[in-house]
Amino acid sequence: MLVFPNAKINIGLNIVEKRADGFHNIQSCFYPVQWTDALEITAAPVFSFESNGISIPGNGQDNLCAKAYQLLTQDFDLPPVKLNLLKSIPIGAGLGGGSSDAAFTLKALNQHFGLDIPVEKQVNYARRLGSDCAFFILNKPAYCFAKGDEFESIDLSLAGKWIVLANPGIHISSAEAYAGVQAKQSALDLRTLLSKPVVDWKHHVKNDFEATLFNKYTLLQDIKAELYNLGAEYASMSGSGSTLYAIFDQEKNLKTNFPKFSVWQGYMR
Ligand SMILES: C[C@](O)(CO)[C@H](O)COP(=O)(O)OP(=O)(O)OC[C@H]1O[C@@H](n2ccc(N)nc2=O)[C@H](O)[C@@H]1O
Ligand SMILES: Nc1ncnc2c1ncn2[C@@H]1O[C@H](COP(=O)(O)OP(=O)(O)OP(=O)(O)O)[C@@H](O)[C@H]1O
Repeated sequence: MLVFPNAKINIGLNIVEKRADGFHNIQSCFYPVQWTDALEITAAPVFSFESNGISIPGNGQDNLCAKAYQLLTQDFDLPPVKLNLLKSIPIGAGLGGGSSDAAFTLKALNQHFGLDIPVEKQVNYARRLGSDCAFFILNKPAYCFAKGDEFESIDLSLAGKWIVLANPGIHISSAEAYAGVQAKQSALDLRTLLSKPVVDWKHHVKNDFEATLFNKYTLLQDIKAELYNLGAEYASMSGSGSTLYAIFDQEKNLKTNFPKFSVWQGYMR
């Protein structure tokens, strides 16, 4: 079985409260984008995990795909499989690539072995693998809250808009990013702000990580300014960075504008 775990962007991200468990309560809109990895699952005599493409820090056993398989073996008598991941979503990039790999592994194993795990239970397994993982089970635009692992549907479609994602290769882990922020309640409701036209988002739809991370990595601020110079309707950092994205009302090829970065561009769905 071959699946294509996709990235997400965060449209708006409020870090509203530090929790007793050390995590943060957030409010954000998660939106799928079609920058994808590829994951192949095949029957094998013993379990193995292999990855190609972008090199992933840590060993194979620590990989979120392997962890997703191991998690299901606690409750199901799963035959061994070979997981073969082709990694192309940048890592430590605010795009949730590792989380998506984990969620797609759960979904693919469920389907491949006919486990019939109800969606809500799949979401619960995903939550145990990481805060961002739960979203990728349904993989539809959602307003996310709590640790980013609770969600409700949102009436937002960017279908037909053009999006450009620019990653400058700075690896920022979620832990590093959260360590630098001071949580605060937000005055405005993100769902209300996102009900307005995209061109109106610029002044109100904010990512709370930007202030500290733009200070620490000034290049990120420069990329955002450049995306607006190039005509973006809205530009922002995604999640904990370091990817910046820009939404345009029509196709715009920016690959040559950022020759040293990893760039993905395409129509939104
Ligand atoms: C920045 C976002 O990508 C926005 O979508 C996510 O909140 C990050 O989610 P993630 O990478 O899946 O995070 P996890 O793997 O669950 O946690 C990694 C670390 O990030 C911090 N963390 C994560 C999520 C959250 N709501 N509060 C946190 O403080 C914690 O220090 C945690 O130890
Ligand atoms: N399949 C995977 N893909 C990427 N990273 C993985 C994977 N499995 C485990 N990891 C570990 O997770 C770390 C990256 O997690 P991190 O949450 O910082 O980034 P991310 O998954 O790219 O997305 P985001 O920055 O949005 O959280 C890597 O350094 C690696 O050690």
